Amino acid sequence: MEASRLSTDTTNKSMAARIMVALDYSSANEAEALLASLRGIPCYVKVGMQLFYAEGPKFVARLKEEGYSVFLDLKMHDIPNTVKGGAESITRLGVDMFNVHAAGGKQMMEAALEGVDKGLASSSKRPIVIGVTQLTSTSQHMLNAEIGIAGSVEDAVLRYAKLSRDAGLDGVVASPLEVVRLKREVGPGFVTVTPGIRPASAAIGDQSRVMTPKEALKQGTDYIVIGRPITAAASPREALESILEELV
Ligand SMILES: O=C(O)c1cc(=O)[nH]c(=O)n1[C@@H]1O[C@H](COP(=O)(O)O)[C@@H](O)[C@H]1O
Repeated sequence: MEASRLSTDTTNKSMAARIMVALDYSSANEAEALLASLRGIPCYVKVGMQLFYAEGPKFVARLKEEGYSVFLDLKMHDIPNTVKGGAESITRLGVDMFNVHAAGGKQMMEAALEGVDKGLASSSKRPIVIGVTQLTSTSQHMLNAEIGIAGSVEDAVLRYAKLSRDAGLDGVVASPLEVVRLKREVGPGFVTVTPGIRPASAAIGDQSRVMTPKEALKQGTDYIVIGRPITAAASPREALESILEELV
């Protein structure tokens, strides 16, 4: 009984480390309240534009001091020199992962890696750098009719993923729907970070290419990103625990 409980706990912990909780809040207080409610569950945390623009690097530093693995999701997309400078500053924050838009091109992504090299102190760990392919809110119709890219979403994702790999990035952000092809055609070790995660009962909202947590992990993705299904729940802890239970 105790042994099986122990192994479930261990599995839960290793599953939790593959869940990135999106701290999409406008204040440190709200983010900290969420983290307090999730205390003891060793999930990754994602700081995006809303929280970073409100609270800045100090909040990221605090998360690192508290021992969290941090994905800084600022989706940089600019000329190579500017992205290089941004990547240097981000690397100095000591985050574990950050992203750039693959649509910025190979030279821009290479510049991001140069920025990482400049920002790395001798003792610090190199962050994982990933390219955003096609946002999970992008549908087939939007891709073709609004963004002006012909062909399937999956092919567009694959093309940006290969460009990201050729630039030297460690992986990509994509939807779980593309993971099998990404792992097969870009490489099994190429990291996949997949938002667009919706438990069966959750509202899809502005997402377009979605999958349940369990199905997403079955595709072989490395990390799933979950925001509102946890943060907007009456009890975020219960929401995360029920997702974890579904995964084991
Ligand atoms: O880079 C991201 O994290 C990201 C890329 C993408 O294609 N789609 C996407 O939803 N995200 C982020 O993942 C999170 C998803 O949040 P929910 O839709 O609330 O689960 C948000 O913080 C988004 O900014």
